[in-house]
Amino acid sequence: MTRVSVDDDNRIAVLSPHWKSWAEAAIRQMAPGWQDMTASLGSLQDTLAGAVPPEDVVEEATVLMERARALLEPYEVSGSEQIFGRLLTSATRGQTFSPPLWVDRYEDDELAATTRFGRFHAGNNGVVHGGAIALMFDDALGVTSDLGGRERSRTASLKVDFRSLTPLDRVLEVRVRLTHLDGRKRTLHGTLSDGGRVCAEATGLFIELRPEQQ
Ligand SMILES: CCCCCCCCCCCCCCCC(=O)SCCNC(=O)CCNC(=O)[C@H](O)C(C)(C)COP(=O)(O)OP(=O)(O)OC[C@H]1O[C@@H](n2cnc3c(N)ncnc32)[C@H](O)[C@@H]1OP(=O)(O)O
Repeated sequence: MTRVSVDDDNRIAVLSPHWKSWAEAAIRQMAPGWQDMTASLGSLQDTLAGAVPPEDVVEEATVLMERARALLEPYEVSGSEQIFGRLLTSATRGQTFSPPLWVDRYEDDELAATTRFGRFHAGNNGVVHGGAIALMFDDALGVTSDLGGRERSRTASLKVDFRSLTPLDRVLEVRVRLTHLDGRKRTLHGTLSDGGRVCAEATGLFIELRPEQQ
């Protein structure tokens, strides 16, 4: 397997031409502090989800958040121009919706990475919400589906088996393999583990897009 690290240019070198130009267009538009800004938003989401502040703090935090929203609003662009989620060289992709994926190694048909879920992705009982786990798998399997210069694909089906509770605030291992290739159909299998314990497994069917579907 090839070793890569976060924000390593090697990571963009493995992208198919579509993903490469999609990511590069976003990187060209990005102000220098973008990654710090989205990291702050991620921390804010985790901190807010885990806090029980008094009334004055709620009021002040609301004013500050509204101020940030109003600052950004005049710069709204169309979906095809946005930066959020398009920084494929970064573990977070410059977004806070899905958890980060720190890629350790990859081959054309395999990915080894780590992830971590914060309080924002908590369900009940202080563990990770199942929907957040499915979200992480969709990303991890989707990335692996399009490795090796393969054409762009889209999730047709994603099945998740929850094997044991997934802890918050821990670095967890993600392994994905492309297990079957049949024309435009790609089947991928992924696991999410905490040490040796499997927390969840996923099987996904990704379909290579026809030119008119791009
Ligand atoms: C190191 C770093 C590298 C990074 C590198 C890349 C970076 C990358 C980052 C982004 C990573 C994000 C990853 C998120 C990805 C989404 O979340 S995508 C959003 C969610 N998905 C959707 O919205 C899809 C909606 N559905 C569709 O658009 C269409 O149904 C599809 C999936 C394109 C398929 O439609 P179609 O092309 O018309 O396919 P169709 O001809 O009907 O079927 C083709 C074959 O698939 C089968 N099939 C289709 N659907 C199904 C199904 N649900 N179940 C079973 N079989 C099915 C058909 O039976 C058929 O089989 P055959 O007859 O050929 O044997």
